Amino acid sequence: MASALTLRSITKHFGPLAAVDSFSLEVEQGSIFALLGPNGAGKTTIIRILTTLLRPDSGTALVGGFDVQRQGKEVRRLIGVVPQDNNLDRYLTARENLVMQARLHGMGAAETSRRVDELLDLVGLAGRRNDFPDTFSGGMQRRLVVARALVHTPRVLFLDEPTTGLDPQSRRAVWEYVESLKDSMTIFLTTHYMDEADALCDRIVIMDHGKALVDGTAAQLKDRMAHAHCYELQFRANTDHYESVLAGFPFVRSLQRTGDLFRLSLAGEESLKPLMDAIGTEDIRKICLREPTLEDVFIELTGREVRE
Ligand SMILES: Nc1ncnc2c1ncn2[C@@H]1O[C@H](COP(=O)(O)OP(=O)(O)OP(=O)(O)O)[C@@H](O)[C@H]1O
Repeated sequence: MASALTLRSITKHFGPLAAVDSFSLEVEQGSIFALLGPNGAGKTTIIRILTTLLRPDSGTALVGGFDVQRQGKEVRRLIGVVPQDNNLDRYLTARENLVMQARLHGMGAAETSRRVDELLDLVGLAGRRNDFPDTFSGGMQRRLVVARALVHTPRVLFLDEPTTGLDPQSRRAVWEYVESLKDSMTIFLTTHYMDEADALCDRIVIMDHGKALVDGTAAQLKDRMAHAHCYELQFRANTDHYESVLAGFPFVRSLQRTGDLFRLSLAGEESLKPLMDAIGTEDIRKICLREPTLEDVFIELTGREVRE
């Protein structure tokens, strides 16, 4: 299948820092692709290069076959961008925000009117069309930004952390909407939510320090961890004490704590006995094996939690 996006050996420095370091990628048309990585990995820099906001130092980037450096105008016609921040015009109503975007893309009055009303309906904001964005919840503002990115019917949609800061219900609404777009366009997203990438994406690349570390479907990435020994562990008491004990073991490869529940992976099966010997059984409420998650893959590869 044809590529919607191509990056060939893209490098971008900020001073001595290589934010993107000889990065190559092909994204197929009509797929949902996720770029994951810890803070500062280089994800936004790649989006800014692909959306013609930033010139790379070297390498080639193509969108729909057009070169982002030499054919910026053609590229901008093909893309819709949902940036990290809700950069809506607060002095324009919801509808006017979309109409403004249509004008910028040179759409005629009749087409604009039809498309804008259709989109407001689709993102569930038709009833609020004449209200100002400042009166909207975070989720509603986000949906309006997504609608604005779609006004000119782009072929590639860039979503930079589309659901950060949203409550679970609004996140679901954005997911459903993104999924419904899948057949008509290519979607390129960055996210800090592993469940989001797992649920939505056909393909995932995890990057750090400007380089790709791994590339595949969610299932393929999780298969990499098939050898890993992942456990859930919960204590009845002294949880803080056990956290420092667990963190001190060289064979505990990753450790995450949510409330009083720990998720950890061990270097091997043989590590379980010394672990149990050291922590005893007195305070243990539960210990069980669990399936590896994308989060485990992420921590294994980057050595870091998704948000630090
Ligand atoms: N305009 C800039 N000037 C200097 N350094 C920059 C600039 N933009 C990005 N950087 C640096 O480049 C690196 C990559 O930044 P980038 O924003 O691409 O990371 P990211 O993966 O999108 O992170 P996050 O998840 O926090 O958004 C970081 O170290 C960042 O501080």
